[in-house]
Amino acid sequence: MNFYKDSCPQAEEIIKEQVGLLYKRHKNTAFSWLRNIFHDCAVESCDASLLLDSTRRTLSEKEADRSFGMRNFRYLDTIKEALERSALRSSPAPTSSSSLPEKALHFPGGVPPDHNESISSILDKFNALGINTRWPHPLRQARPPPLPEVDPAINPDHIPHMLKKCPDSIPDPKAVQYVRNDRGTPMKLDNNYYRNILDNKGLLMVDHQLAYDSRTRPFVLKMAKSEDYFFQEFSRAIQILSENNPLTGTKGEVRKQCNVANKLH
Ligand code: HEM
Ligand SMILES: [Ca+2]
Repeated sequence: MNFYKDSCPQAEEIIKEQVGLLYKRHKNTAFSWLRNIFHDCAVESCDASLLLDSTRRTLSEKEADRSFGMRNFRYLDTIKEALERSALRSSPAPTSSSSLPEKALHFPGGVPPDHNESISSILDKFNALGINTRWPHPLRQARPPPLPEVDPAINPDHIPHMLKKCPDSIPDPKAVQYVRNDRGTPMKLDNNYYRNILDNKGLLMVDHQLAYDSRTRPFVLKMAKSEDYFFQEFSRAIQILSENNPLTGTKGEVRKQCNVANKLH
């Protein structure tokens, strides 16, 4: 917050307005921005490395396996254009928010957690960011993992739904089926996710582990019970995430276009 307070004091206001307008027209942009923050900021730095296109020498993070399903990047241009229009009217921004394309190769310094990653390894990753045993994961959709056999941990009421979404253990990659992680209120940011996982209706392995690991279960119970507690902790975590190690001074540059480094213009 306030990163551009001297160079572009209206920046946050403009972004907020644009996000609001986009959200009205395309509700699912909410998923995209949230995941964007996570995938950019959790790995090394909030440097918008995720937004860079591939070049002849480097494969962009966007195209790496763990970015599977990331979408709505094109709307970032709408937001960026609004910012540039305003920046033209005031002074140029000297602070930075981007890395050079060389750094964008395959998520330097690690990758965002994989869908089959263990809860311990995920807790380690979040710990390194300063987010401790309190991380939430609301409002999500995902492609289902293969179901070679039905995991006995899944709530029997939930099984027909999952089998309908993913009847074969090797799904046809062209016939992608979305599975909502929260069937009750999929488009609303609320604490329903925590009720679902306590009811054995998780989607990813890690969702289920979250409810049963002794390190995380107390928080799941608390969040399922109190939406206020969830909102408070969720905003705290997102703020920590969004302020992770930004590039300042000469360590980066303000890109003219989000998807290419200035020197490649
Ligand atoms: C904790 C470890 C995490 C794992 C293992 C994980 C894994 C995944 C997977 C497998 C998908 C589905 C991709 C697809 O098939 O389309 C996904 C989607 C998503 N993730 Fe995560 N994720 C994690 C943490 C987070 C966090 C911390 C956030 C945000 C704060 C987040 C936000 C999202 C969102 C919003 C989507 C849906 C994107 C869309 O529908 O466009 N995830 N995640
Ligand atoms: Ca990054």
